[in-house]
Amino acid sequence: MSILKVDNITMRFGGLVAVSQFDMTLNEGEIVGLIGPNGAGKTTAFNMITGVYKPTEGSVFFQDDKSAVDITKYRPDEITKLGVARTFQNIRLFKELSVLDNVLIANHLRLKSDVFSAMLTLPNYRKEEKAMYEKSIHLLEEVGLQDLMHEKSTSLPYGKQRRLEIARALATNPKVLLLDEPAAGMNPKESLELMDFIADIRDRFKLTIFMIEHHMQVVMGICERIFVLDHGVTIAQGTPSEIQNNEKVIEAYLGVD
Ligand SMILES: Nc1ncnc2c1ncn2[C@@H]1O[C@H](COP(=O)(O)OP(=O)(O)OP(=O)(O)O)[C@@H](O)[C@H]1O
Repeated sequence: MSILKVDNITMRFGGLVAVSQFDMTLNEGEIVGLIGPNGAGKTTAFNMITGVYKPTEGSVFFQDDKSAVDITKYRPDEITKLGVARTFQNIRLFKELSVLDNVLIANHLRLKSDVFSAMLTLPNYRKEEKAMYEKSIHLLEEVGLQDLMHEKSTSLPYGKQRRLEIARALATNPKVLLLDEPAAGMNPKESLELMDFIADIRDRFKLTIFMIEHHMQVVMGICERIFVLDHGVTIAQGTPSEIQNNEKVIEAYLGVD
């Protein structure tokens, strides 16, 4: 069953067409990759799906439990609440906060109590806070960061900061997780560990994953389908082996280096 439908979205910045008629359906449980040279429009596509940019044309639909919801005009926080979470190309952690506090903050998005209950620390709020605290610790256990929960987030090695960023996205209970270059800046060993980690959380959290990645070993090793953008245009889509053997892709991307 499809969970996210991207219907011919286009993004223009003045005269520049950053993404042209990007069309894609994500099926539940898939890991799908988005690749392409620098400036191809990958992050812009993510930004349109997550509400950071409103597409100039086209629509995005999220399949809720009951029906397809048109999220094209939703705000980023509304889209996250519905079940689409993301990470960013440059790690965006709260640098001064501990590992645990970084996850706790993300959890707040899910709190049902309002600001007044929080200020007055009413029983319901306290109950939710406690549940949130326990859930955050559980999440850190799930991603193998429990021993580091009281460390400052930026004191973690790079690979673990990425993991924390993903844990933070998981705290919002997503159904779809968008990862923007999760292997960026990682050494080969960290990249391989990341691949196993992503496949593992997909299974354990029943996620559908859409990821931008330049690291070919990661993309080809983990994605079931891949889309290739070049100058905003989808020049290919298919399985990893189809993409690796596609002449347009080789010319536009894999051949360049
Ligand atoms: N807010 C903006 N205003 C104007 N132009 C933009 C804006 N955001 C992106 N662009 C342009 O749109 C094009 C696509 O950029 P985008 O960041 O989506 O590419 P990308 O494939 O993610 O690149 P990279 O791999 O380098 O991250 C680029 O030419 C970029 O300069």
